[in-house]
Amino acid sequence: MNCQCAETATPDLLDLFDARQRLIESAHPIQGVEEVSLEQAVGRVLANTVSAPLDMPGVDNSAMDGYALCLADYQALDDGHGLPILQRVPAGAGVMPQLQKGCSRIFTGAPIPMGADLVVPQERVTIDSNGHIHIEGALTVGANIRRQGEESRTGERLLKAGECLNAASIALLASHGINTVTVKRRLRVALLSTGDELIAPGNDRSPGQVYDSNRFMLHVLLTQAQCEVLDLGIIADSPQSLHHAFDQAQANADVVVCTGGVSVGEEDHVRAVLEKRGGLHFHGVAMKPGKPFAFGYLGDASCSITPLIALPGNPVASLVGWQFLALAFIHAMQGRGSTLLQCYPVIAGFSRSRSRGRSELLRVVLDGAREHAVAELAGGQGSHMLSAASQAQGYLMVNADTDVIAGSFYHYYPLHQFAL
Ligand SMILES: Nc1nc2c(c(=O)[nH]1)N[C@H]1C(S)=C(S)[C@@H](COP(=O)(O)OP(=O)(O)OC[C@H]3O[C@@H](n4cnc5c(N)ncnc54)[C@H](O)[C@@H]3O)O[C@H]1N2
Ligand code: MOO
Repeated sequence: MNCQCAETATPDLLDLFDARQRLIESAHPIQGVEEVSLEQAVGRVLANTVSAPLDMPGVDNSAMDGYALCLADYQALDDGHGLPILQRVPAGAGVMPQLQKGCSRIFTGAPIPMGADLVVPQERVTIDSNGHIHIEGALTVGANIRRQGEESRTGERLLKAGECLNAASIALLASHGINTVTVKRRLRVALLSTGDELIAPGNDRSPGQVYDSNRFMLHVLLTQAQCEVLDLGIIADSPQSLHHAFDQAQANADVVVCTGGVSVGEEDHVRAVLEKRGGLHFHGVAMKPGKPFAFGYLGDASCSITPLIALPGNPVASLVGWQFLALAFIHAMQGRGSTLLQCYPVIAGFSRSRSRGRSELLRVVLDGAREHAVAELAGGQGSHMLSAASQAQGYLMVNADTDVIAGSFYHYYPLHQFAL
């Protein structure tokens, strides 16, 4: 099920799916490509369509360990007589000569000898004292033969430009003898946290200070998304510090991702600096958590711009903003084809009162032991509470101004889709 709709009730906030669509439509896919070995290709985006250089399978071959024979030869035997075993064909053998009133001992993957039109698995065969085979059960022409080209013919499309390579698609390329592939170059993303209260983990903390968790989280998420991360560290809550960081980001990165300082307080400078150095596409999305999400650009729109995604400071708001919004933009920049979110209905195992004006993304775990999967809260739902996020298997989306009623169905978004 693909879910691309949500009802919202706060007019000054953008609907989550509209925001997502605007991000995707604003992205200019990068042009650069590079050749990588298959070992390095996982998660990378295919730059060109790949056509099959070979038929697959390359020859008719056996799907079973057993005996290859011609049905007519077997049917022509007198009662009580078996077929002699004339050949032995292991996988990797060349195509064997014509069978003449006999059968071949054959193994899975081995080429079918000329004249044979079926393979019978060895479990259905007995061998008499003359070394002849006798078969139990009915026989059908073509049984247990994998035909040349039945999966794909030479020249057919194997993989489309824009596909993200996974283990199976890499194996598919390898199965055709291909060992390198042309992929989009990695996006360079400048990453920064803002906030005077932030300190790096590993240091002693004074009262009121907060360890910078978001930058670690986003570093992981960007790396998972195959981006090259330019980590600009913790930036103080001042326009000057932000200007300096954005200078570096503009000079060295394709995209900027920052976290914190994007809400409405006078210590929140990201939006003002962004508007001064470039422009704002939108600020504020009707989602909980993640409301103060902002999207804009640094630079002059008439020449070269660097897109900027400003995620909220609250850690779970930052995570959700990345997964539902920022990642779609990064994928579009990488030239990835598919952008639909996957969800399916599950039953809520709990009740909860409505969130005003914003769709809520509750961090849940699924209890799959019952007949229908039931979602339970993974823990506290505050946007500062990473514990539940760390245990969650997915999000239950609850439309704005809608109570959660135990036993009713809601859209469930599995988390694994955000790591693909
Ligand atoms: N008057 C209003 N106040 C707030 C609103 C609002 O609409 N009106 N929105 C609230 C919502 S919703 C969110 S979400 C937060 C987001 O605010 P900012 O993006 O400006 O984030 P900060 O104020 O810098 O920090 C918020 C919170 O998160 C902690 N934080 C920040 N960065 C990090 C980090 N890198 N690692 C860990 N924790 C971080 C920070 O210490 C604060 O506790 O605004 C609400 N306020
Ligand atoms: O969106 Mo905020 O993320 O609700 O705390």
